[in-house]
Amino acid sequence: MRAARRAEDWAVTLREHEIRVQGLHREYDRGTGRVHALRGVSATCAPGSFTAVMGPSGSGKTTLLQCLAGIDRPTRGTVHWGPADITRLREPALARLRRSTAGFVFQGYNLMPAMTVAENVLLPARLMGHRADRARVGTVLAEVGLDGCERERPGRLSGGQQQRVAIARALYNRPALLFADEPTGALDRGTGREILRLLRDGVDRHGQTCVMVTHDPLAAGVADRVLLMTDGELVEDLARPSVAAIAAKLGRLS
Ligand SMILES: Nc1ncnc2c1ncn2[C@@H]1O[C@H](COP(=O)(O)OP(=O)(O)OP(=O)(O)O)[C@@H](O)[C@H]1O
Repeated sequence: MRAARRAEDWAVTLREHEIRVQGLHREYDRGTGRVHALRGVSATCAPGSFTAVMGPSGSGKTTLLQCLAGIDRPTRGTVHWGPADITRLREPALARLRRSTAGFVFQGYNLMPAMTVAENVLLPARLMGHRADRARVGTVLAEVGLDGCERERPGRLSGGQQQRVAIARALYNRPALLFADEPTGALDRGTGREILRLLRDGVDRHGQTCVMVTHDPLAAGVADRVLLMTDGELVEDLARPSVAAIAAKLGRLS
């Protein structure tokens, strides 16, 4: 109970705090041996900043994002959300903190096809036992350019519109932290740009701290900072790089 109350207190103040990972290792058991997906990663994301994580396939980007987001647990090392070391929280307290503090956007949208758009947006809040705030659903759908789509089923929407629903769902509870894994990976360039603008708006207008994994230098170009990974290690930390500089660095790593 005490841990749960503390977790909720942290959620209130997180907007002013950085995310910090220290000495992160993640190993996976695989039939033939162990895979070392993260090998001692340390980094800090300032509050209200946009960080892109890039690197060759298999370099550990998704593993890092999932550890940062409290979806996966590192084998060693710590992940702090402000004052909270989330690696020390038990699953129920971590799940509560995640739902009250963080939003998630994935390449595959992860929407429930049998539910309406409004029901999809409300799902995380319902899982927390909160009452539905229909006005808030209308507001977030309008923010992502989908006003009036409450009663649609996701299957009737385009990929870009489905990703907007996923972003509306992530924004519904005004999360301090937003984690995105290849959010534009399945979209054409123009639609992807609109999705990136929504993520950037969350940082600029609402002070969110956003971390995004991407393969696309153009997408990473909207970030304040680009972290480059190879073989489970952080090898570059670029502040406001140009798209050309990102592509050149990435080319050298691949
Ligand atoms: N659940 C798992 N079980 C076993 N190995 C895993 C698991 N998740 C990731 N790995 C391995 O860890 C390494 C890093 O994977 P990760 O998905 O983090 O890389 P990535 O940079 O995101 O790759 P991609 O760009 O292809 O998505 C890879 O060798 C991968 O096969």
